[in-house]
Amino acid sequence: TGSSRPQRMLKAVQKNATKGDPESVISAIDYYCRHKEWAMNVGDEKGLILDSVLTEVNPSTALELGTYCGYSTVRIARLLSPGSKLITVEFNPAFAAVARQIIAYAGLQDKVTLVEGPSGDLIPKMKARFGIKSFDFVFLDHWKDRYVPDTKLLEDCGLVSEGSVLLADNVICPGAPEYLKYVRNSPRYESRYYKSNLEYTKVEDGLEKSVFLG
Ligand SMILES: O=C(NCCO)c1cc(-c2ccc(F)cc2)cc(O)c1O
Ligand SMILES: [Mg+2]
Repeated sequence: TGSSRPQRMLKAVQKNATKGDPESVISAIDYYCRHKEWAMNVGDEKGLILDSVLTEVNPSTALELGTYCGYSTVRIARLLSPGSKLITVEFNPAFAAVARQIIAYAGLQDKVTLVEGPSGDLIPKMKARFGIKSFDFVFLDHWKDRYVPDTKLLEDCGLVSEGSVLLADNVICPGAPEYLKYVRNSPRYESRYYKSNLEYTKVEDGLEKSVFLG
């Protein structure tokens, strides 16, 4: 049997990036996915929006739902202040195995805790397992039909507080219509849409930033 797309992406990082240099890891993945083989990373265009929102929030504790190969994990972790932490959740063990290696190659393993399993089961255990009071920043990039249930779970578990920022990928493509309705109609969120394009394509996509009002 042959290699998988995530394994080929890892090979491209090991071949073209410099160990311990997150920028070179990001560039190597973007080059590979734009010129060799498309993959569902948030990508360079939406990645700049992610960078700017992250820099504005400057979170002490951040959560990512949907690690995939760790591209956005590296984008987020490279911008965290010293002592800040990122927890990233991945359901698919094969994705998680590649992500661990890409995060380590970037030298960011000390800032990142990758947890394998279903987000719906793991979110209620976050406080006990990791001593999290609440997340300042949440990047939603996992199964699109999990955005609403997991947002409700974060609220019910007291894992978001006044000022917490949720940033959701793919609200147009593949789309998360129920999530857009939820955050845009709820009095508990102040939402804004950042128009962009689906990673490495000219197809429209965007990020929705929602501030929890408490
Ligand atoms: O399913 C996604 N993520 C959760 C699984 O890890 C996902 C899918 C796509 C995508 C795929 C196929 C297509 F034709 C268009 C978009 C894009 C993304 O950014 C994504 O995050
Ligand atoms: Mg995505």
